[in-house]
Amino acid sequence: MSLPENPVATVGPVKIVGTGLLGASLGLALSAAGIRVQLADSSPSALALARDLGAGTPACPGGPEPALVVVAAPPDVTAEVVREQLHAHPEAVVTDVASVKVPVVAEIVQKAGENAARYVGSHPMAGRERSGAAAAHGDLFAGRPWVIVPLESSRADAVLAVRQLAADVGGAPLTLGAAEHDDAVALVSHLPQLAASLVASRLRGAPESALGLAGQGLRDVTRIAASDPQLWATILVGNAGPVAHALREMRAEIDTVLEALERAAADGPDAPGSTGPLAAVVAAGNSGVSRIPGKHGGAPRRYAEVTVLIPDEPGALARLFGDVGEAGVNIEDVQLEHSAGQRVGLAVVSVLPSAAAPLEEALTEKGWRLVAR
Ligand SMILES: NC(=O)c1ccc[n+]([C@@H]2O[C@H](COP(=O)([O-])OP(=O)(O)OC[C@H]3O[C@@H](n4cnc5c(N)ncnc54)[C@H](O)[C@@H]3O)[C@@H](O)[C@H]2O)c1
Ligand SMILES: O=C(O)C(=O)C[C@]1(C(=O)O)C=C[C@@H](O)C=C1
Repeated sequence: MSLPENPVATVGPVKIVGTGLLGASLGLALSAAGIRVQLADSSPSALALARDLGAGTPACPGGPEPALVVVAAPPDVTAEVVREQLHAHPEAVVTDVASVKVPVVAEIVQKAGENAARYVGSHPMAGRERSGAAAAHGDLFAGRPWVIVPLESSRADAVLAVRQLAADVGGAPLTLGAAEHDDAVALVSHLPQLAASLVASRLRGAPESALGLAGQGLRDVTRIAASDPQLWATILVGNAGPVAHALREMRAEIDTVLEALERAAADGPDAPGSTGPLAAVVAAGNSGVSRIPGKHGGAPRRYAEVTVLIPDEPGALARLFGDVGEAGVNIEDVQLEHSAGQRVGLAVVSVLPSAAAPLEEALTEKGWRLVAR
């Protein structure tokens, strides 16, 4: 007897309510694993797009009952939709993927009655700065932590079903309490979003000449500033207390930096008490960043990046893609970077880590200039 290549434990059909970035990505991942996926969304066009992209088929009344329902709607409506789904599917386990857990869990405990035993909260720490099914990826969850937040009353089989779901789409399940989760994401997700938005907001009135100098540092710090304002406002008000706490601590550090800069601006760069605090804040950042898993020697990244200098001329990208194809390497993702007015750009080609070295060799042989980063 031959076993399937990637056996999955999740029992379908799985119904996904909310078919935007998260819902459609999950639908793509589950469909690829051979699990039947039913889709629902309050927006008919969002539903149609997810269906057309291959995330599943629209749920229809009288169809097979789902074994598991995943609510992937915005946080402010999540608890209500979870309760509706618990009621509509009395045998199903129901979970959600909202970025905040305390308000969702509190409403379900308060209002779902006995049905709450079939509910388990969750939150995949995977996402993008773009919303909607058009930005969805079947491998969005691969290698990412997926937080499982059981209620005290959650049934053991319900918790197991949600853990299996996370693992079957490549996530790494871990269990946290709702408050512990919300404190953690205030620091590692919600504060970074605000910091990126605040830095990018400073650029609104910047002269073109300044923006033309933008380098990779600015791009690194501001990628998530392109995120959906409405979704993020909902996330931030849902986790207001912990985010305010994290932001207040950051404000204290900003005040220290300001005092040092004002001293230097008034009395010159050698003014006593100006250099020390500035070096201290950069050093504190060094020790913080070194603790992020996956950075500077932590866990390996999902893809390796090969960065190639490309002339700004017709056909250059097509030639590069052709040469990558000839080297027998699949492009997992690609990003283009170029500065205004420059005659060259950078193509950052993401490939499986094992393919990076052979690709670099093949491209060098073909005359491409590679950039070490
Ligand atoms: N974007 C991220 O990076 C990310 C990461 C992890 C978790 N999350 C969480 O996942 C959830 C979905 O986020 P997203 O980024 O996919 O948003 P999205 O805007 O891409 O998709 C949300 C979808 O929910 C639908 N929807 C809204 N109200 C609904 C309702 N009452 N019933 C059914 N469908 C409804 C919308 O029409 C939309 O298609 C949110 O709770 C968010 O906090 C987001
Ligand atoms: O990588 C991104 O674009 C994200 O913002 C993903 C991210 C995060 O902060 O890590 C954002 C919000 C979610 O709740 C989970 C994941």
